[in-house]
Amino acid sequence: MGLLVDGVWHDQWYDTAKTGGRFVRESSQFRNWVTADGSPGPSGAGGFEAESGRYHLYVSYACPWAHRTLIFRALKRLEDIITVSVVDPRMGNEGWEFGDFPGATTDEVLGKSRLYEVYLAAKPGYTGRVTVPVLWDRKTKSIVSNESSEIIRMMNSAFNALTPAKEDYYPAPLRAEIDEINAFVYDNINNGVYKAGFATDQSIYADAVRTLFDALDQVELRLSRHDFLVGDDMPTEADWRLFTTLIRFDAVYVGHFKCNIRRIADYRHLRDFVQRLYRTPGVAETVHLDHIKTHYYWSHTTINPTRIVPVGPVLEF
Ligand SMILES: N[C@@H](CCC(=O)N[C@@H](CS)C(=O)NCC(=O)O)C(=O)O
Repeated sequence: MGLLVDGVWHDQWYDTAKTGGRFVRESSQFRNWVTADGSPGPSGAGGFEAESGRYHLYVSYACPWAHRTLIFRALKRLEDIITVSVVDPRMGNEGWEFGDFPGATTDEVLGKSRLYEVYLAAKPGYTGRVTVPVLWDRKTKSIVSNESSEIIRMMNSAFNALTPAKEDYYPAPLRAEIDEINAFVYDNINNGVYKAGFATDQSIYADAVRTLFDALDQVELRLSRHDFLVGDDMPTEADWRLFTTLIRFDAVYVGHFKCNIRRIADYRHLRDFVQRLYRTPGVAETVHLDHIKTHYYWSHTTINPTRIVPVGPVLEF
């Protein structure tokens, strides 16, 4: 784990000392948008027109943020339109690398061996964290975006002329409600597990876990009345954003991040919700528990210095 400073790699764990033991997530820096006609999106520059074979996703199967983009690629049937490289789940001194873990791939686009070299290919003096997902543009040889919440919005609508899957996971009439629940789920659940797991102070950890489980209780109540977070007909973006954290929860967050007040399996409605989404065509193939468990338990040596990856738990989705 580390980061780039003025284009030079530094091997360094998250510095929670400067924030009193608290984990604070950095903002993503590449914020352009692919659009149907190449016009600029809500941020960044224009020129990124939706085209088949032009864009490439760099992901880790372990990462909940990257997982969102893989799910949208499957739901929107973009498998033949956007290509993918998968990093090795074992993140060592040089950050994400391409390696030989089963299911990982090489970098078929640039032939790099480390993800930070992809960032440097886009911006030689880059300073910041080197995160997945990354949406790469073959034409301009640059990074369009490294912000998953925006990449899934592009996938939802920009490629509609090229794909048979026209479903809209961010429909205009539901946007305000989706945005509201996204903010709650992001702060308390998606990022909430990291706030608990990466805390280096007992009371900050304990507060983070209580906040996380309060939020899970609230979502459980909501799902006791409705099949999905927003509306009843079909999942929206909000559901998929919650799903990628819940599917990892019992396998890694309960043990490794000490989010152990309850398991998702103990919540009747959250458990059924995960199962419902997991069984959506194309989604199970995006879930790789071997990458998920290996990544967290092997890579975070400040939390698990032996790098032993647990054998269980037995999970049923
Ligand atoms: N805001 C980013 C966050 C992505 C992120 O934090 N990814 C993690 C993996 S789960 C990562 O690559 N971390 C590497 C690091 O922080 O050095 C997004 O949602 O796209």
